Amino acid sequence: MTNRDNRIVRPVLDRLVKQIAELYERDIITVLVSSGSVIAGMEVLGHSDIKDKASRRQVYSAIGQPRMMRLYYNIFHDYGMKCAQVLPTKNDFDPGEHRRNMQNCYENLLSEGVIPIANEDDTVSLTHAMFSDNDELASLIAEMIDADKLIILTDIDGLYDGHPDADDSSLVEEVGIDENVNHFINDGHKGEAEGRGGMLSKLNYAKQTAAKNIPTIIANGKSENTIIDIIDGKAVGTKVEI
Ligand SMILES: Nc1ncnc2c1ncn2[C@@H]1O[C@H](COP(=O)(O)OP(=O)(O)O)[C@@H](O)[C@H]1O
Ligand SMILES: N[C@@H](CCC(=O)OP(=O)(O)O)C(=O)O
Repeated sequence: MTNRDNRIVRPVLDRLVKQIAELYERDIITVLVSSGSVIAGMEVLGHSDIKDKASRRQVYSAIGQPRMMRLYYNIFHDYGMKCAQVLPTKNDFDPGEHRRNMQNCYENLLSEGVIPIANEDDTVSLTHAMFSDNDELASLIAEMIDADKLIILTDIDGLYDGHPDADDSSLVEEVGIDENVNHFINDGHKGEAEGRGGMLSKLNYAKQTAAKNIPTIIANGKSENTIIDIIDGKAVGTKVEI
């Protein structure tokens, strides 16, 4: 949802919500895990003189998160739908009260037909409370709510069996959780956005989630109809399976 110039690409959000709305009509309810707060904050504040990277991230995300939610609120509203914000830190997933509260909140939002939108609580999660990235957050949520499927969207069609730009590399349609294909990935060659994750992280969390019996797919969030195509059983992206 962000481009090479670190800007939020609104048509990507539009397409995402359009598909979530279509699924809702089919009685399939989605939990969305969305990054974007840091970049949305950068767009507003521009350059910051704060030297410390973590402090800068806190400030950008504090500014950008409500902006992301305003965008989502408006787009969901256009489809006659309601969305909500859940901002956890990694500690909230430890067994205990916070986890139970969060689980309860998800159940109640879903039973009300409201689409939860999660992002890391970047303003408070520094060091140990930080997720390695939003792929880890999505994996933890999928497990906590016992999701039927996890779709990890990125800026490429899925995992390639070599450098994505090389003529002789092609899309891997299926990967088993015990298959070691890490050597396919060249994370020095990061995607377009400023994200923390990368393909290796997506693959690792996809495997962890699939190991818990939640079918997981890595696919291109920039294509027109990716989510619907996956739900319709079309061969899209890289399926990670037990
Ligand atoms: N073997 C590979 N297959 C697919 N993508 C790869 C591979 N090796 C490196 N990549 C890079 O990973 C990027 C996807 O991860 P990225 O978008 O950076 O993650 P995040 O959204 O977590 O920041 C792709 O754009 C691609 O450049
Ligand atoms: N929570 C941060 C992004 C965190 C992150 O790691 O994002 P990603 O690389 O997309 O998994 C934000 O909203 O800007």
